[in-house]
Amino acid sequence: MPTRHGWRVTIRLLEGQIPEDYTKVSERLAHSWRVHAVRVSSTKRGRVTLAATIRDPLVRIDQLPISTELLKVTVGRLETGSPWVIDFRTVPHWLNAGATQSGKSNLANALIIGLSPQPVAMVGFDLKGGVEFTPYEPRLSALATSRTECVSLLDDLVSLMVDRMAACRTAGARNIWQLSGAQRPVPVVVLVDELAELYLMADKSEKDEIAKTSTALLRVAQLGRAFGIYLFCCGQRIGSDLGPGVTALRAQCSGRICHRVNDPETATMTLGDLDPAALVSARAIASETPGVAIVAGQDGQWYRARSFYVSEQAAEVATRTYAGLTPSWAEVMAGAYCAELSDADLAEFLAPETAVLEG
Ligand SMILES: Nc1ncnc2c1ncn2[C@@H]1O[C@H](COP(=O)(O)OP(=O)(O)OP(=O)(O)O)[C@@H](O)[C@H]1O
Repeated sequence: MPTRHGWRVTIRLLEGQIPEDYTKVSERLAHSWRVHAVRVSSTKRGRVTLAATIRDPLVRIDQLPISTELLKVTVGRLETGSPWVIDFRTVPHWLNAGATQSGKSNLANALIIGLSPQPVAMVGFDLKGGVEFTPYEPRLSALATSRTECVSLLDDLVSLMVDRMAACRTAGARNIWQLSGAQRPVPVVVLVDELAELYLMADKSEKDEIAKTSTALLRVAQLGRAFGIYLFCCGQRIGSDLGPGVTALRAQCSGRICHRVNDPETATMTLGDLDPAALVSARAIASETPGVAIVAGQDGQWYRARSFYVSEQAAEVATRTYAGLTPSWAEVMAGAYCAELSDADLAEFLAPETAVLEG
């Protein structure tokens, strides 16, 4: 079957064969077929599909499309030519790993642009002194840039979750999406820049605060999904040496994105429980292609993907353009409601705003 970037062939397995027999030789197949890559998948027992891509389709990716569905943002393109979508309602928590200059912030920018016109609250944790997120403050409901602020913001998030839990229990709902529109609280997307900074101890006096941060973040990850609190955590290094909190947090983040990394441990921590070929592919990402990443999530498969190029200026413009949609943190804590919108209504709601941005 010809595809947009190559072809696909489905093969019936012989007695005793398994898909891994093909995965093991996919690199050899790519060389003998003289193509960029061969990916193996198996969606039906007894069959494997080999997808060949002739040339790397991720060489140049631009033009971020407008996102019109609630909590869903198209951030780039997969190697298959399909859109790369981050949908918090399907996969609530994400780890975004990558060495310096690998494209982590670019991806966060794409996400911020996509979420800015939506009726959601965004909050930032930026222990790099706020240099990454301060420019986006007009669209952030809260921003923590010091350890004390992080502890206090996480405390707020935990108590927000507890309030929402009580509201759901009273209404007999399992999650906020089962509440009626007028009762449904605004979804909160939590953006963390440099996860390691939250766990690293400069001196012993920080021990208690770090322990509190770690516990609160883990609670948000464990229970946030049902109560409309979603995580997007970026980090250069995600290793078990940062403490048990990181390993536990990782287990809660089913969305995994691994850009080019410097140490194999970060790749293993990010993608370790996937197919070993994903790790090999992550290690092969070249520094000349920032934004290329191995992505796992929505459908349980892994893909090579690249984010759309998004300048910091474009993200700043979006955050200023939609500053009027930012609920204050006090409003969110007081139970600000998500406008009574279905996804279809939301698409309509976004249309005029979209025209402004395009104009
Ligand atoms: N998808 C992409 N396409 C083209 N260029 C990109 C892409 N993603 C990132 N870049 C470029 O690569 C460079 C590094 O990107 P970015 O700042 O996002 O990396 P980073 O991982 O956040 O680095 P740091 O940890 O140092 O902040 C930037 O100049 C950016 O413009």
